[in-house]
Amino acid sequence: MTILLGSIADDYTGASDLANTLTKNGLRTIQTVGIPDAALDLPDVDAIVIALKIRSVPAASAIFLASEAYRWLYGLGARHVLYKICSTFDSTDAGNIGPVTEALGSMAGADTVLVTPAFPETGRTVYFGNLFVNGQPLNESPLKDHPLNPMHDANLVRVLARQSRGGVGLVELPTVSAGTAAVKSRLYALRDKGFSAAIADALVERDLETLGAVALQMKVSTGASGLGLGLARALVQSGDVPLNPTTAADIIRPVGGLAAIVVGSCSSATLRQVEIAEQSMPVLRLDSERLIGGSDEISAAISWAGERVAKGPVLISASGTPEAVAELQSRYGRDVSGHAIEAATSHIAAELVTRGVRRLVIAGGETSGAAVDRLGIPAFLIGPEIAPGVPVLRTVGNAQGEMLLALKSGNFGGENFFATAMSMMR
Ligand SMILES: Nc1ncnc2c1ncn2[C@@H]1O[C@H](COP(=O)(O)OP(=O)(O)OP(=O)(O)O)[C@@H](O)[C@H]1O
Ligand SMILES: O=C(O)[C@@H](O)C(=O)CO
Repeated sequence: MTILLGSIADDYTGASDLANTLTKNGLRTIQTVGIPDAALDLPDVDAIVIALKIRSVPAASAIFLASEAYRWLYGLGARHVLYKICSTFDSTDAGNIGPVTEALGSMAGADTVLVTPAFPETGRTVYFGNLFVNGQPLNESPLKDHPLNPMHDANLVRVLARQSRGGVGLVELPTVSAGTAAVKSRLYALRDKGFSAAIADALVERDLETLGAVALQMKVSTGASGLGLGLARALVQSGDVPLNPTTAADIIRPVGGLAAIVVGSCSSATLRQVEIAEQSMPVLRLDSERLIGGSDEISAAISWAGERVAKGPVLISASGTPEAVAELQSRYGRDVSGHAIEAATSHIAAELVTRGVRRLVIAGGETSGAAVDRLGIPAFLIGPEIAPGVPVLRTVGNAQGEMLLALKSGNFGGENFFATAMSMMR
């Protein structure tokens, strides 16, 4: 198999977000969980998005796993590799966006790597290097309270510089608006100064088309789905992409079975979606302290679901308000509480599947990564979009037989997301 575009996504919801954007923009795309086993039968595709769980791991592990994925994609002939990061630049001063970008840049022999998390469709814009989330500066948005990567600085040139060895430059909006030649000469000027990366501004899709066209002439780039859109459109424009015969309807053929939703995201969007779901389905709010304390809360959740799930979808949520999360973390530490809750939610998801759930929505990137790993799903085909950035996924090659999943990024989806998802997954 030869592919046109490869991507390494730093979490699983982000991978399905990007795979959705590439599919919508004309590329036949598959999402794999890690580098797939040679025995896995993959369909012919234009793009492969490798989902990794490297957003919140030590930088050295992130570099190692991303480098392996890069080599594999390069071996398949990928013309370009996009390192997919979060549109809200989720990371800490220890990484991992800077270290992985620099590692991939040097493996590819790239000059200055173009970096932009802009994704206007979901309200993420970058102006003079500052990231706005639905019009609010990043550090004033709900991301300031993220349980794992609280974001306290909207200036991405500064944020990325704190994570990088080389200098970080800026390709500001007037240069992007001036077109591809202007962006290229700015990048060459930054390269001559020895900068390893440059944050690029983008407010609208036209800006991302310009950035995508420039990125495609280079070996690697770093960005969110917006840059994916630009790369996909540039590839389609190049005339090298064959027509896509698969329809979204093929991918959401009903699978039957029972349906459930497991929530570990604590974002303000998800908290509201859980509240609204209470009007249309049974909702269980887990006690996070008891989840960390032992397995009783898990067993209780499984029997609660067992009594209800035959009648319709059920929702089980671990998430808490920013105050409750801060309180729990002050007692157990950020990583210990996060990992213990991910282990619990993935255990619950796996038990539900053992009991016949075949349609599963998971909310939260780390939460999704833990659950998909536990279920042993090797790959996904990409179906229609439930909300911007969240497609219906059909599993490929998993032991439980075909399932439909949706992996919802914490901040994505409207208030009615969970009921809408269930209505599309039959
Ligand atoms: N009540 C809680 N208290 C503390 N931590 C929690 C609680 N509930 C969930 N968590 C943890 O918060 C983290 C949420 O991260 P996750 O990536 O799943 O969601 P998200 O960041 O909103 O989603 P995304 O990465 O897709 O934007 C997980 O580690 C989860 O285990
Ligand atoms: O880019 C985004 O915001 C999402 O795809 C994501 O990565 C959330 O985890």
